[in-house]
Amino acid sequence: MTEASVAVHADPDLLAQAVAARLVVKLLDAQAERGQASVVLTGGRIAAAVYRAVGQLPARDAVDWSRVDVWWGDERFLPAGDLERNETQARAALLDTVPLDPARVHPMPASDGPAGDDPEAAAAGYARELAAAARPGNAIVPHFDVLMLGVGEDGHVASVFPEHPVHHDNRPVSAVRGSPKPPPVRTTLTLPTINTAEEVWLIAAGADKARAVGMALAGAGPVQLPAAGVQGVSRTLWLLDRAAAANVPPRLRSLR
Ligand SMILES: O=C(O)[C@H](O)[C@@H](O)[C@H](O)[C@H](O)COP(=O)(O)O
Repeated sequence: MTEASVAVHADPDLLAQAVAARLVVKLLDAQAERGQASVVLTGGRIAAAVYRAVGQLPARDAVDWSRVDVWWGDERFLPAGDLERNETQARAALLDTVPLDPARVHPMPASDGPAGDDPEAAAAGYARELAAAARPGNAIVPHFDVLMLGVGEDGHVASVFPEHPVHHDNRPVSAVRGSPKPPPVRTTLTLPTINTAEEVWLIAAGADKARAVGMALAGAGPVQLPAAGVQGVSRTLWLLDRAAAANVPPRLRSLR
């Protein structure tokens, strides 16, 4: 079990800047070690702020973006280009401003894509794409250097919601209907797939996240509070602003 570590920053803007700096360093380190890097993106406001901050960092140009693999942890099941899609937001905030290799960018299927308007088929298709890129000896997913997650007020991560049937889906990618956070239909990596990542970063800002963050770090159950079930292979890092960290046990926080 990797013990979670926590970094707290004064406000959402500084948090986004700090996470952006961490992400650039993480990509650089991965490329120095492996010749390539892989990141799993998520959606939401603080994630978009991080992507924008990466785009504004001069050091971003030190990354060989042509050797970065981009995956998604979840996606809203909407037509391609829909402004509410996590892919659309990530492209606008960062991906379309750096020289990525399009073949290494793997968005989750859109509702008007080859899988058609069937989220189950879309989830199965993404699972096949993950398996096709899987590392030797691992049948289902490639190596993820860092997997980023936002945290919902209810403790959801990606599109894994509390007390939702998705918890009982033992496939790597699941179709989510009845999402309590609109839009109602999504696709998501399941928690076991999320937890294959080398490092998982949970990023949260705002007082409305303090309860979920505090409960997750106090050991709540993953079905009731999915963020509590997140654990990276070598690192689980909570990246918070002061408001979201209000209930973090003092022994866990390193205040910035
Ligand atoms: O599709 C989504 O909305 C995200 O994947 C979701 O998991 C998000 O990261 C959290 O809800 C936090 O969102 P905020 O950072 O906007 O609060």
